[in-house]
Amino acid sequence: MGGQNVTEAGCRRPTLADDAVRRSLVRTVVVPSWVAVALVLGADIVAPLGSLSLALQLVPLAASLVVLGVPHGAVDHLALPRAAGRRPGWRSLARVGGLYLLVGSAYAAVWVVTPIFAAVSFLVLTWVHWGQGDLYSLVALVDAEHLRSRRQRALAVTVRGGVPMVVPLLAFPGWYRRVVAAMAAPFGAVEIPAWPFSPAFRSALGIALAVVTIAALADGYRRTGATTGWRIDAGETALLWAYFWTVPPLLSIGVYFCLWHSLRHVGRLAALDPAGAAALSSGASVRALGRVGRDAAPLTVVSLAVLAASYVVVAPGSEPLSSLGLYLAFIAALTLPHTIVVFALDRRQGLWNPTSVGGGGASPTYEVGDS
Ligand SMILES: CC1=C(/C=C/C(C)=C/C=C/C(C)=C/C=O)C(C)(C)CCC1
Ligand SMILES: [Fe+2]
Repeated sequence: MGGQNVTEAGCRRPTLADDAVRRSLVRTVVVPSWVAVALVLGADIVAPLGSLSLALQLVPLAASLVVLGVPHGAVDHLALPRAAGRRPGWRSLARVGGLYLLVGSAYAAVWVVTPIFAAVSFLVLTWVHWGQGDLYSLVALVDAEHLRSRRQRALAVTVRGGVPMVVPLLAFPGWYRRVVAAMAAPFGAVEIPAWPFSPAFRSALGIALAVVTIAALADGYRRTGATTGWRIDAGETALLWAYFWTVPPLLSIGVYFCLWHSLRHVGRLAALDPAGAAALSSGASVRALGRVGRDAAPLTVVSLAVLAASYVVVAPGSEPLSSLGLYLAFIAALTLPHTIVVFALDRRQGLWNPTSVGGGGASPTYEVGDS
């Protein structure tokens, strides 16, 4: 994967400014996310995890309050200045804080006024956001040369975000319905409609996602053949389909959120921090990720205080699913501004401009020969 910058056809390959950082990120965040998901899938095949108690199935989602999940967004104020090669200051904190306050509270208001619409829009938002997270990993970390145009990249976002949001609906409609109802319930939701959970709708959605998945991979294969990047894309996509199809969704979403999406994003942020990038390239990857954790600590504490206050105000029921519903509504209010920041970061790093793509360094930098 690493090292070579020129393809046989003479095109420049996407490569991070510092290839050692990229290789280190592959080892530190990409491979561990495969291992985590494959282990949970393997465990479920050997001994179905659906028989675990609800409390145990909720452990990864509960852990996301303090480990990787909430903290991965609590560094948003540092990301853009660092990507521009500037030292973050009070101005970026005020700007990003203002964005969170404005957009987050507007979305919270939507949640109170129209909870079902809010819950469904959150599923769509997560689709986009988790897809954009994987696009970074594909393009900047694993040399996905087959994603050469904006259209192909948009398709990759559609597939990668679609799998976690759609496949659990195909395989576990009952749980899906319960969780969506729990998300809407704290704000006095009415009845959740039954049609999205019907076999007809689920089959149509599942077939559509399968067709888009195959079309996206086939299109990439036509462009470049089975390069390492294409094989990783195909392998990850197949792994995620199998994982979300098989593992009960509270568990699968919780593990994916912490150890796939958030871990990869924390790696991306570590590479933006000059000292983090230095630590990554010298093999001190735990130190690099630890720095992000330290940077994230203050705003993680602030987020948890706001969440605690919203528990007091909204007072959800005492069952675990009611608490989960409020937690997810709270994450939604954070995810909308977070997605806006990550889009700005994607643009800054050239993810939507395939002819000059920046990777993970403070002065980003690579070029791809477009087709
Ligand atoms: C828990 C759960 C669901 C929804 C989870 C969502 C929507 C999580 C979003 C998390 C985000 C956006 C984190 C930030 O990056 C589903 C799919 C209804 C299936 C049942 C279990
Ligand atoms: Fe995120």
